[in-house]
Amino acid sequence: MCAGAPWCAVRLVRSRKGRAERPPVTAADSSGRRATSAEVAREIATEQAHVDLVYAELAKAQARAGLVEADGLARGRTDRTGDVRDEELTGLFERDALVFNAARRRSTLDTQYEGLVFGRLDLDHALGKDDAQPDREVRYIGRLGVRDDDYEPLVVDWRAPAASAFYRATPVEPMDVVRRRVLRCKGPDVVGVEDDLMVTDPPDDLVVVGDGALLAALTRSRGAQMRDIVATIQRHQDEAIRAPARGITEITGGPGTGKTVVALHRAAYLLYSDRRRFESGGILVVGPSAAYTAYIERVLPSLGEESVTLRSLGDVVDGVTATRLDSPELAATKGSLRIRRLLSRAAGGRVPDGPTEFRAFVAGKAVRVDTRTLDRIRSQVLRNHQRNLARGAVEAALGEAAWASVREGDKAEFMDRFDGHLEVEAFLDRWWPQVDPREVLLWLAAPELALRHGQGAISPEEAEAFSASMREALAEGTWSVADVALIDDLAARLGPVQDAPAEERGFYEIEELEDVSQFGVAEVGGGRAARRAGGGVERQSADPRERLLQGRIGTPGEYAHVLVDEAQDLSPMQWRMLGRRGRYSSWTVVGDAAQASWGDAAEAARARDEAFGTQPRRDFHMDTNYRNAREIFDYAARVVREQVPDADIPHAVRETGVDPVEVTARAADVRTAVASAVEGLLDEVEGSIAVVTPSRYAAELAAVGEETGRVVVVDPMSTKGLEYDATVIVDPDEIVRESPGGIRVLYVALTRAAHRMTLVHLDQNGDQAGDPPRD
Ligand SMILES: Nc1ncnc2c1ncn2[C@@H]1O[C@H](COP(=O)(O)OP(=O)(O)OP(=O)(O)O)[C@@H](O)[C@H]1O
Repeated sequence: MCAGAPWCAVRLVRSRKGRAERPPVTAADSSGRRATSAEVAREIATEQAHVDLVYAELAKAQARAGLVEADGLARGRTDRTGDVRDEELTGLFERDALVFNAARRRSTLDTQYEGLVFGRLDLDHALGKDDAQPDREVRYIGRLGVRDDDYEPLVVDWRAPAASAFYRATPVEPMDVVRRRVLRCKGPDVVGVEDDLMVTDPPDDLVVVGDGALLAALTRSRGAQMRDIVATIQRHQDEAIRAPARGITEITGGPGTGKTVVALHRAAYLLYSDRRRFESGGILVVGPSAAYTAYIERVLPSLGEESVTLRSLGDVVDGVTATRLDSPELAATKGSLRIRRLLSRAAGGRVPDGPTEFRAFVAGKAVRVDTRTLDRIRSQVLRNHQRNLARGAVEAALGEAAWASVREGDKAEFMDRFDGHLEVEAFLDRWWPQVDPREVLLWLAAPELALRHGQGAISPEEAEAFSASMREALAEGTWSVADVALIDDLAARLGPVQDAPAEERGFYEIEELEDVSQFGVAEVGGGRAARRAGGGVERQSADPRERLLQGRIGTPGEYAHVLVDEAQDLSPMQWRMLGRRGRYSSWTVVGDAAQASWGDAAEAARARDEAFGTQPRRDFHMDTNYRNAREIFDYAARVVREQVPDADIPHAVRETGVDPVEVTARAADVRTAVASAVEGLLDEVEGSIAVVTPSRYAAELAAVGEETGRVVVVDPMSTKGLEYDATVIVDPDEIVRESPGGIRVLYVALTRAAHRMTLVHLDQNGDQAGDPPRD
């Protein structure tokens, strides 16, 4: 528990620059007494009456909304950050009434989130003005704006300028706020209120209740999914959320400082502030893993926003989904810019098993174009064209070479016959087929090809590992996450696969096309098969190769805003992949260098800078850890500081009085030791528990706690961005040893628990199970 509410408030209210600010005054320290239970009940009843009114209005708004839904979402645009004009409010409210339809669909979420109306401001516009009469106003804040029949606001959207005082007011700068109140609701029912005072001498009629909403939110148990923080956004977080859309907004800070959740609220804010631009242009949110996207996927819907595209790094390219991870060494090879040379050579190389010379009879003359000439044509054409778009250029160049091999009779007549000649077309289909980028990667399953194309770019050992990984893909029918950026790079080199125009195909051509898979163009057939199958939904093939090539690689969509979380882990190739989607975007980029698992930070930084271009940048630094109990975070900070002295260490605000527990066991007894740690934690916390284990124990521990439905067994890298009520960290030394990220990866694992952490050290040689706790 926080060691005393007033103390807690002092530490929680910090300015962005860490300047001490006078904290809000809570019930206990304003009047020296807590509100009586009768007073609390009265306050709750007052708020309930208002919330009832809002829900009644919403029922009416919904009925109206159905009539004008089609054009409503386009309304409600405002870029302004000052006071909002009435007509702007009207636009916003109309939009909100429509959007409430979506909110209704999510009514089941109400039990998990603070309700629709979550805040109230008691303002006095005469505050600080000498001798002025009080000029009081009550303003309610909610997830959506709602007004009554007289166009009077019943609730202001949390993103509207009129709501900003809810997040920004402090006792030093009260912004006319006397009392800020957070309403705790379950669905439409108000179940509690928590107040902060911005003045030391509030009016007598103002009751002050509770110990502060933030602390209550932080102490709650963690579920399987992230919650929004709309009721308790702190001032320094609000500044990052409402920062202008333009340019690059970087949000940095140590573990648990709210970077992710702030970035997601920023996405919702951007949609609100310029809906036309961001809804039509699109916002892309990219996170490290599928587990991460599943963890955060409800935050934006709970804020009333459904239109954001959420992707994990293995899912950025349309047509490919990857969750498999390569070994860290192989991922490093695939992620480095060095790999581009290999890709470039493969994309520009011969089609394996394609013809190596051209022979035909054209206009009664024997034509022969040899291998060297064909190679020269290929490289010349590829200097100016993408391969899949170069069929015309290559046909013209081949015609010239064919004429050069003949030089007899009339050139114009020869060229005329050459153009569209069946033998020429048949040759081109095999020598210059449409090439799917995935097919090019699979060519590299041949070790000699990977070695040849990789020469001077990667080492022979790297080339062999690369080639082996393609054979693994072919055996399993799955891509790795690192492969996705390579597919995207190849797609940019090759250009989109072109469909042969159906009406021009004759009998022979159809035969040729049925057979093209052997020439590396399975995508053409696959794409068609997929469309025939009914548009969009793919049947999973039993054949691994077909699974790898299923679907169609789309041209990268361009977004108006790209939001990247855990940015410190992106490889240079992944930055390039995102750069293709954000050429004209503004960006929000979230990261913490001390949690990086990517080795070459300088190379990644260069690729990132290239993706951003020359846009202006602004930086927001978060320095308060809201996730970990102080005891847990102190342990983690001690560990990381030993090897990363300049790690960005935030300040944890919540105490539990319970230190992390350390036990040592024989490696042979790992299962018993971990099961016993889990059993203890199941009693201590209400929510989720993660067993974080290095890969060597993963199989043995896989089923620990399975029957409870509250325990997950995960590898350290997969915990990125996630959090649990409690964690069991298995063999921390091995976690450091097995990952090139070393101590930084252990630091990630050590900062996932909100309330409890147990470390199970393993002794490979010892014969004593259950040694006494260390320390
Ligand atoms: N103002 C706030 N009110 C309530 N909870 C908050 C607030 N800010 C952050 N939190 C909570 O703190 C926890 C950590 O937040 P988040 O995951 O966004 O941090 P992070 O900086 O991205 O962490 P990491 O880098 O370790 O992944 C979450 O449970 C989040 O809801």
